[in-house]
Amino acid sequence: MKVGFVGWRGMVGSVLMQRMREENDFAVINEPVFFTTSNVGGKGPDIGRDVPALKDAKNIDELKAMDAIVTCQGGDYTSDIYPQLRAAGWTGYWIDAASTLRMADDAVIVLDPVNRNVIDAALAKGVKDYIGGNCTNSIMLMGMGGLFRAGLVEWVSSMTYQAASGGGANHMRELLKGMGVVHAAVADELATPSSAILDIDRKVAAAIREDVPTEFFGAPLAGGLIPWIDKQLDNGQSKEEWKGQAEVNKILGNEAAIPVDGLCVRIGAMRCHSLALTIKLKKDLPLAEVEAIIKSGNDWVKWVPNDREISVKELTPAAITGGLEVGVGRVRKLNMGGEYLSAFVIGDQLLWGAAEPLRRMLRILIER
Ligand SMILES: NC(=O)C1=CN([C@@H]2O[C@H](COP(=O)(O)OP(=O)(O)OC[C@H]3O[C@@H](n4cnc5c(N)ncnc54)[C@H](OP(=O)(O)O)[C@@H]3O)[C@@H](O)[C@H]2O)C=CC1
Ligand SMILES: N[C@@H](CC(=O)OP(=O)(O)O)C(=O)O
Repeated sequence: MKVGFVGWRGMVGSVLMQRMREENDFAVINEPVFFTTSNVGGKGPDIGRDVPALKDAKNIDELKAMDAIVTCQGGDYTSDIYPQLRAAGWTGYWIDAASTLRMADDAVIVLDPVNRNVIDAALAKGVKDYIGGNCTNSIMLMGMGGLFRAGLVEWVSSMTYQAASGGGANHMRELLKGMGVVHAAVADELATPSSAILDIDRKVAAAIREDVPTEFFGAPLAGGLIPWIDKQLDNGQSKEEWKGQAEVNKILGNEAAIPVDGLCVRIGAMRCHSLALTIKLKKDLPLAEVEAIIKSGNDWVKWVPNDREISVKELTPAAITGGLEVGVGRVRKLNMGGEYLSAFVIGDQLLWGAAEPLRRMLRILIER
């Protein structure tokens, strides 16, 4: 197979390359071809063997020669190039991290540990477009897929805590710069144990209001949070909130939509997204049964017992970041009644939230 890679040096693309090297995926790709929008003729990534010089990611003829294209280049690139390629008669497989095509009728949102049946049915039907899901939704389904698969979920309210990486590399840098600004504002006082905490607090508040950089997030994130992610819709939802119900039901291939809604909030974590869920079950099940069903979801569910000491150690960005495990904990029945469940789900949004479903989809294509 001739596989073209576009967007491989961006943040999602770099994580994809890293994972493909770790899993030795390049060994099963006859001809990997790397494209660029900025450095035609330059050197491709290190994949353990020679690769041709970088090709022009906007050259439709070069792209047309590929059996499959994997792109992490972004939505603008997809909007520009994908229609041109199809109009030129290209019938290859398009695997994409961007949201542009997700809700298209003839596209599948890929998350194979959860919807391998949907993917296989689409492949059999000749569907050619396979798109990675929104990071928050993919993480929620990797954690709670077992309950959905068992048909037990009546609705989900999802309150999210989303990391800076969801915005891209520049957003991560801005968060870190902001943390530095906040610290610098009170470095002397912190070095002096006798300094008054209210003086420190006043200086920190002023630094957050006036000095923390806001170029990329549009508001100070260091030492704070931002209660809005993505565009504003007419119904009052943010676009990120809208994606919840739309994508979750599409991923699962549901005929009747399960309501999913809540608020999406940006917090100062680097690359772990978390969700605090309220789930209405269709019936009142014993907690032990709920636990068994959640654990059976897939091999990456990391069950964390609802215990203080274990939760604060295991169910945090510090514990989860950089790995494929999706933490699921704080599962208990709520005061509202036996069908009402709480859960906290946390995952690395650059792995299951972005690169990993694409990597695995490519592998499915190659091995079929
Ligand atoms: N960030 C996320 O969490 C998620 C992102 N996605 C989607 O993935 C797509 C890509 O996102 P992301 O990887 O964050 O985007 P990036 O901005 O990190 O990378 C996109 C492209 O920007 C170019 N680029 C310009 N300057 C640099 C630089 N200094 N370092 C690296 N690349 C640079 C590269 O193209 P070139 O080499 O051609 O110059 C690169 O492929 C988006 O559509 C996004 O919606 C999907 C799920 C999650
Ligand atoms: N919007 C997500 C990241 C992302 O890229 O989402 P999508 O692929 O749905 O545009 C976030 O900011 O955390």
